[in-house]
Amino acid sequence: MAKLTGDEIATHNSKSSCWVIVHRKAYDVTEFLPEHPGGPAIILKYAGKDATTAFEPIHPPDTLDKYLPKDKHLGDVDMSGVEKVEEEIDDEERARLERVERMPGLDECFNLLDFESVAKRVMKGQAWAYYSSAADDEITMRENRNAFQKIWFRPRVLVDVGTIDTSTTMLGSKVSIPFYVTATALGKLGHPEGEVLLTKGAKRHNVVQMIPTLASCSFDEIMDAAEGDQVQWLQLYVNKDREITRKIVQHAEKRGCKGLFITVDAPQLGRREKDMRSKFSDVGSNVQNKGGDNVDRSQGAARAISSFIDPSLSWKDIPWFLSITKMPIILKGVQRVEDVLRAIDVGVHGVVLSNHGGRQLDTARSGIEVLAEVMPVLRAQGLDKAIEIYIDGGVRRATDIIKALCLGATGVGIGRPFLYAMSAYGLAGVDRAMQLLKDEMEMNMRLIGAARVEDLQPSMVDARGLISHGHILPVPSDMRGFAVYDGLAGPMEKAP
Ligand SMILES: Cc1cc2c(cc1C)[n+](S(=O)(=O)[O-])c1c(=O)[nH]c(=O)nc-1n2C[C@H](O)[C@H](O)[C@H](O)COP(=O)(O)O
Repeated sequence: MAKLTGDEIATHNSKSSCWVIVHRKAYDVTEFLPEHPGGPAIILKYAGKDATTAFEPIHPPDTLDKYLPKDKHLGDVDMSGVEKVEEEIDDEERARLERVERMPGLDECFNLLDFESVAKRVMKGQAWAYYSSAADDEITMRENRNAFQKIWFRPRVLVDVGTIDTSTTMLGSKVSIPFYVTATALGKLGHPEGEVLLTKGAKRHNVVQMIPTLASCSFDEIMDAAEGDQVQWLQLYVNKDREITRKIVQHAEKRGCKGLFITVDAPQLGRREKDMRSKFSDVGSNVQNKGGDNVDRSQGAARAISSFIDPSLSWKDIPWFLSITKMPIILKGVQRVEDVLRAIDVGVHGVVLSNHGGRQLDTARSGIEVLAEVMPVLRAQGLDKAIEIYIDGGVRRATDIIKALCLGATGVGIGRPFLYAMSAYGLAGVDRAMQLLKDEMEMNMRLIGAARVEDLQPSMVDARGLISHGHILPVPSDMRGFAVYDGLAGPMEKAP
């Protein structure tokens, strides 16, 4: 079959007939326009042209194979006469690299928060907004950090800590340190290579990577980037179409995933206003305009790209999941002891005590606080070894990891810091971030008087502050509420 020419494709450049090129093949997306989660305008911007560089940061490569009917796949394109639109995205990437040049060198980063500070200055606005944002007034995101500072150590002395072993076992896999890279969506927003950089960093440090459903890279790309017996888990948003979910789960098991983490705290994605604001000011994305299509855009793009998630998911579905896979099943986003007990009853293998990094229900409690509630109840019922308990949210120091393990967690998930390290310095950033945590872990275990992970005990921490200090919060200075309630305030100037 003769290849299509650029001139032929260029004539299909409107709502009534819209062809685009992706990876040197042409596609008729005319009928798909009103269904596109990001709105029709972003596609129409590339109607009749090569959309590859705009397509790649947001979509796994197999998206068109999965979601566009085969008769809309028009075949190969002779790229010689095709209009190039690459510069625009490249300009953005070039601008990011120029900003990185002006930042301190990687060896100036001494802790995970340093990466956040650099990332904020180098990432494009839409990426920073998506990664850094949390729900509503972002109180829970701040509490995730504050909570660790309410827990104090009770170190042991005169313990032989000549050799420190930070290794442990998670879901039957031996890992070098009790943290994993948790699932965070849209990795290519921060760095053009996306989640495969996290895969490579995790390999270097024998750390587990949890692969997100909403990754920019395809699932197979991320699995292919793993080496040897590298351990990866799958994070799952359950689709309203259970057949799609079954295929995803069984494919992941066949590819060698060692755990299925079902996200249970996001029947709908939260309202992240920084993301909403930046996402919709973006040139060409008309998601806020009422362009006659049918996807709910009033709550921002994060929610729009996740319209497939099934809000009716409930405890009665768990037996089905246990029947379709042999992978250990963990519920990610559990937030009270009653649900941990129920998880044990239904036969899952673990829970992640998590509030989704504060991105879901604002003023939900931190994972570490819920852990302090859960473990004494499980111990009292002889259930503290019945399942594996993880936490995530606000982990930025090895002392946070140690506090969680002292209270009874098997391990912790870390999200934003590795996104920021990747977005600022690529694979080298991820590598350094993990090494810094490992160094901190070794030192702090030595100082608390624990040579191995199993030596970490509840008696080594005083967690009463989690209860006695409650949720008193320093009111953040950037809270817009100040001006709104102050009758004397002048008209609200436009947000910067
Ligand atoms: C920062 C971030 C977190 C996301 C995340 C995307 C970003 C940018 N996304 S989201 O778009 O839908 O919200 C996911 C996701 O795909 N699936 C999920 O289970 N958790 C998601 N999470 C939550 C994540 O797995 C951890 O619970 C959270 O990041 C832990 O908090 P820290 O970032 O403070 O470590």
